[in-house]
Amino acid sequence: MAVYTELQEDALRHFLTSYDLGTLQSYEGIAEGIENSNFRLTTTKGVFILTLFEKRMNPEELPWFLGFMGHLAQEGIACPLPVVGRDGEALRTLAGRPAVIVTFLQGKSLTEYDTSSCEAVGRMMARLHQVGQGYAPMRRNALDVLGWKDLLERCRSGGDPSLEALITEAQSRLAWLEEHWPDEQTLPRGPIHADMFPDNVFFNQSALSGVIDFYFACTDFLAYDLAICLNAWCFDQDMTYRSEWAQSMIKGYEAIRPLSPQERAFLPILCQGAALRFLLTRLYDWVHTPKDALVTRKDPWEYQKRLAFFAEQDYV
Ligand SMILES: Nc1ncnc2c1ncn2[C@@H]1O[C@H](COP(=O)(O)OP(=O)(O)O)[C@@H](O)[C@H]1O
Ligand SMILES: N[C@@H](CCOP(=O)(O)O)C(=O)O
Repeated sequence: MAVYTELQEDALRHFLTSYDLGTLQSYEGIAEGIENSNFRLTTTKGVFILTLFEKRMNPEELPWFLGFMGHLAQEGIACPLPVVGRDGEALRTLAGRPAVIVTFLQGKSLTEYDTSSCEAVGRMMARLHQVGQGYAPMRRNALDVLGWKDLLERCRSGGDPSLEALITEAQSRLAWLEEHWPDEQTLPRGPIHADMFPDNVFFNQSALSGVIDFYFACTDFLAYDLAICLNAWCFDQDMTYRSEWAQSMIKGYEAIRPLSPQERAFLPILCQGAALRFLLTRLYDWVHTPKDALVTRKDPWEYQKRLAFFAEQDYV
């Protein structure tokens, strides 16, 4: 489910008159995704993605995201390019929501991967970090250590013992991370994707063909982005850490942008932070999403296991 807002054909046809995208041939809602409403549009000029931004998105932040995607696409990263209308604007309003059309990327996300897909993700991420350095505007990561604390304070177990145990564990992991998290000046920073999960990376056959979903992107430690990917890509279905996948991802990354000794040293801590970040957003949604909502809640315990794993390692 990710069509929260209904879209009337007449309104869409009228909307498209602001663009040079030809005539609408068909459109359909896209089931995948959880944050916003997405539609696949086919016009006489090709296929495009229309996103209507839902309530969780602060419209004032949209220019930062669209500017970042535009910058990366111009620099050769295979990511969606926001399409501008005849007035030069990419961001407008449709069905009462902020709306944007972006280019369609070929390919599919992988359900099974291996060392070579992990290496490809590492390379692409390092290139993204390199060219991202040319994008000057900053966006604070709302899901940083302070943001984690705020999320956790707003989670209640409601008397459920398994949630109670998870919340207690998260509190003690957070307290540890608050003490050990690197200061801003310690590691190289810049714009990062911050949600480069397998569902956001497309492959055509075995070649990486694109990366989507930049709406958690922000300015943070570059190596933290890698730590997010090590969490998201390098565990089996049964939560076994696949060190050969992780080593391939790091190798791919370092083929383009070698990590500094400090980034290497902090990687295990950054991995713990990344695990806690996804544990907490999932926990928050678990607690706050009504049980009859159409959205499938993601499992926070998967990230409890990853966090426990990384907490036991002093290397990655
Ligand atoms: N530029 C794009 N090209 C091709 N497919 C896309 C593109 N953007 C989104 N999609 C499709 O829409 C789905 C949901 O997009 P996503 O950005 O993950 O949504 P959300 O932010 O709501 O989670 C993706 O899984 C993919 O199938
Ligand atoms: N990757 C996050 C959830 C964000 O969902 P997305 O569909 O916007 O990528 C998680 O797995 O918790």
